[in-house]
Amino acid sequence: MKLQLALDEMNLVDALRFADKVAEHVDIIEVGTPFVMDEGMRGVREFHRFFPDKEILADLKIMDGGYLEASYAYEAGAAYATILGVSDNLTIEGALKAARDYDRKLVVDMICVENLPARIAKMEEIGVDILAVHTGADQQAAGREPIQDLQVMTEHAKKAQIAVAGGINSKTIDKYVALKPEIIIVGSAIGHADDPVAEAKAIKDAML
Ligand SMILES: O=C(CO)[C@H](O)[C@H](O)COP(=O)(O)O
Repeated sequence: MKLQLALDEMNLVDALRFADKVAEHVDIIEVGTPFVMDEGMRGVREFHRFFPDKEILADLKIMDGGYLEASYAYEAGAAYATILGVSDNLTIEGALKAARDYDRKLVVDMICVENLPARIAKMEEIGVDILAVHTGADQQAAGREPIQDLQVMTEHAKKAQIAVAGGINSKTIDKYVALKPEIIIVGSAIGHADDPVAEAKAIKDAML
């Protein structure tokens, strides 16, 4: 089980310094969507350069132009790029072709997918690598969490690896670990912690 650290709100220099502090407890470093909007692929390139032993994920949340946009992430050194599950199937097939051409992985973010079982089946038919259950920041602010969607995902996904994100922290980690996703994604709990190293360690220790 891998811990993915999501870096969403920092500038490049602060994010590199922050990641360096917690890196020993983290398997995948996510260059988050706001970060990518702010820095572009420079953020992905710099993280790949500074952390050659970590896998880098570019959280592009692609919605169109699947092949081209995913290629930007893989060219920059990302091991993973993300695409939205609500995208057209053609867009997902294009991004998956880029993943195959670069020998990297495609993560389908299932945020706002209404019929999860049907979309999971279609994504597996297309052959995507990883399906990510995701309760977004705005949904979290309305009191939602990803545990029920993760239960649906674990019941229906037959081939794809499973990731989960959405406000997970050291107090809630155990119920997510119990459902055995391959990847647990944590952003604000580590990023906003008084002691980020202790929070990252507590979360990673719960996964071992
Ligand atoms: O993709 C994201 C927001 O769109 C976040 O990176 C992801 O949800 C993890 O952050 P948090 O743990 O704060 O929810």
